[in-house]
Amino acid sequence: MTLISTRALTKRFGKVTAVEDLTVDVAPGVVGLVGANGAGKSTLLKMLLGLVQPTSGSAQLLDLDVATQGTDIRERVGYMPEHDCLPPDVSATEFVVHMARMSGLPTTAARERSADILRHVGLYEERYRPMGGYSTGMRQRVKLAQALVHDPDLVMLDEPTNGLDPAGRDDMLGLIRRIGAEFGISVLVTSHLLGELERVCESVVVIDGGRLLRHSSTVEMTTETTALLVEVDGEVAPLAALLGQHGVPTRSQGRQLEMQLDDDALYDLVRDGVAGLGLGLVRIERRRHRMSELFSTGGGGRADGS
Ligand SMILES: Nc1ncnc2c1ncn2[C@@H]1O[C@H](COP(=O)(O)OP(=O)(O)OP(=O)(O)O)[C@@H](O)[C@H]1O
Repeated sequence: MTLISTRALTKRFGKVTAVEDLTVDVAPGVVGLVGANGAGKSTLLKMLLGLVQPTSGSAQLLDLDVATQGTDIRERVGYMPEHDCLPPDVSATEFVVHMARMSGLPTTAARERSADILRHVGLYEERYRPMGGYSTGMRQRVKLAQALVHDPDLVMLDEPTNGLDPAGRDDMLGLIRRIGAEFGISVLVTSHLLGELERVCESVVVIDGGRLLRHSSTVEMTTETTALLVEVDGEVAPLAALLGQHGVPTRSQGRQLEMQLDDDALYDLVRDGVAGLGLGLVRIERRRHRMSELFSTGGGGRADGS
């Protein structure tokens, strides 16, 4: 079974392209989806859930078609939304039992299962209190519990560590790792921080501006790789587009482009591209670093050295 399979998946909202020409195949397991704010993560999740229709292209989740089998998908998937969605005057127990019953469990089973799940996510006596008085960490746990209560094959967690302090983040990441290991459920978790996903995910999909930047196992991600840094004396966007057409993802910063160097033929491609676009080549150099540094978001200034 493939967990996620997309082909040229694209979503536009008017002039904004949230997801662009995304083609990726992801195996089951704990999978990270990384991108800066606005990179298109939430839109991708909603398309995979069958809640938002793609503008073009296709996608399958758990081998089900998102365009036509959204209901089947949502029966087998749990979803933890990014934003707060908990009624303040209801207790965690009442809420999770309600969500379990909504997904079709009979009353007794819903109660038992809710108690188990709430304990599993680390909510004990406080689960009987109204959620309005909960900390962010407690609310995130309730959101996680409601995503798991109907025993899905996959849970999608949208920015589950958002708003948590470092200790809260560690707890949440530990929980995510345990969901994968102990329940045997696949997890798709989003974050704008690659570093924290590396710790819990078996593979990571990186998107930038709605486009696929990289999909690889976290083992590969943390190995040293060679990158090529190219600086030109004009606009880098046409060069990035040209390299993209040749299957080379890039990351731009000002007049610089960074890309992974797997093959020395890339030098020729860059030189020909720069010349063809009438640009001047200011600098082309190779450097070694970890994938996670190459794709760390919002780094700023790093490329200015030397
Ligand atoms: N319903 C919508 N209507 C118009 N534009 C939208 C809509 N939903 C998303 N967008 C735009 O699409 C782009 C991608 O948004 P998306 O929420 O998918 O990103 P994200 O990576 O999840 O970011 P964040 O972590 O900030 O939620 C953004 O530019 C956003 O403004």
